[in-house]
Amino acid sequence: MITVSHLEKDFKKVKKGDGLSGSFKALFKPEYETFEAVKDLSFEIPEGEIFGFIGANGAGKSTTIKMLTGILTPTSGFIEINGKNPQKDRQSYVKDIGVVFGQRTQLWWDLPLEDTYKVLKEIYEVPEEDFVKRMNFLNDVLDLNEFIKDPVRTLSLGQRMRADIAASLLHNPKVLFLDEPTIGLDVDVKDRIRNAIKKINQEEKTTIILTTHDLNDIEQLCSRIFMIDKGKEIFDGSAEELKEKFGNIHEITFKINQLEDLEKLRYEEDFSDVLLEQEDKNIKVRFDASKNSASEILQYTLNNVSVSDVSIKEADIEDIIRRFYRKELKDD
Ligand SMILES: Nc1ncnc2c1ncn2[C@@H]1O[C@H](COP(=O)(O)OP(=O)(O)OP(=O)(O)O)[C@@H](O)[C@H]1O
Repeated sequence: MITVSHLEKDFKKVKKGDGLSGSFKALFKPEYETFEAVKDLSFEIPEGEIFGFIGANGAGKSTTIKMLTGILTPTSGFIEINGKNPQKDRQSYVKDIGVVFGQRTQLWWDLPLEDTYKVLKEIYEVPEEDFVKRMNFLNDVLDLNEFIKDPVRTLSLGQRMRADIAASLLHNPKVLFLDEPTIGLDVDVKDRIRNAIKKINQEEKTTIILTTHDLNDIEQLCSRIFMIDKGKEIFDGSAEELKEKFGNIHEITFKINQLEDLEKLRYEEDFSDVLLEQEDKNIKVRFDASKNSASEILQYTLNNVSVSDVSIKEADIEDIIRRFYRKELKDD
């Protein structure tokens, strides 16, 4: 069980002055201001949950994760993970958690992968018998045998991610922090990693805190989504609830015959909350179906322009978050 209560992190930042003289002043006689990166975050994560921790760039995700993993000390607030405090109980706490940062590796570049695991076994003091059992399980879930004898530097990005996840789980931690586990991978490889994450969560009841910008990760993996913006909670619930709260976004794509017709489409005059995107002759119309009727939008478009093709799609979380990231939705 993870309990976070009124967590805050302030950073001191150098105040930037205007123009060149301001920059010089900031360089030689800096004045500081306080920047609140994380503001009053509270949540509880029960054992075995896959907790999707999401937000736009700069929202405060990494800062929060760094506090939860014990790397950063909070300015104020309370964190308890399985009865331990990440900062005060640091030495014993690291044995309870596994951490994977998608962009960095904890593996030794020049060593064959299996040697890295042997080194980690010693670091985490995993008994031989447990190590053998664990490697069998991880091999099974992540198919490590394909490349376990190869030096890490020769692994593909997807293989390296599987290898990194295995490394973080070698000591059988109760909690796994996964930061962008599918970033930069092909669709097939992403699916493979997602299936492995699901299996680890189901078979071992490992609690997983997942940060991702990948909306398929969110939809396929997370039983709960916690979304922050500017350091503050803006949503806590399921993917379905997120859709409910932030609108039922639909999308209709029209292929128009003549580009000049575009100016005849003035959705804002008859409808509310309609967004138009144009790429050549393809016009994408996104709207909140709770405020507008799809058939009326369709009718309006067909009445005004000549169309050669139409496709209708119910929007997914991607559209919702995209809208949110563009600040088109307001927190209520
Ligand atoms: N050491 C630091 N000193 C000053 N400001 C910082 C520091 N670390 C982070 N920040 C600021 O705190 C805010 C939150 O940053 P953070 O890295 O937590 O965001 P994030 O949600 O993880 O973003 P991303 O998705 O881009 O990784 C940003 O405005 C960042 O500039």
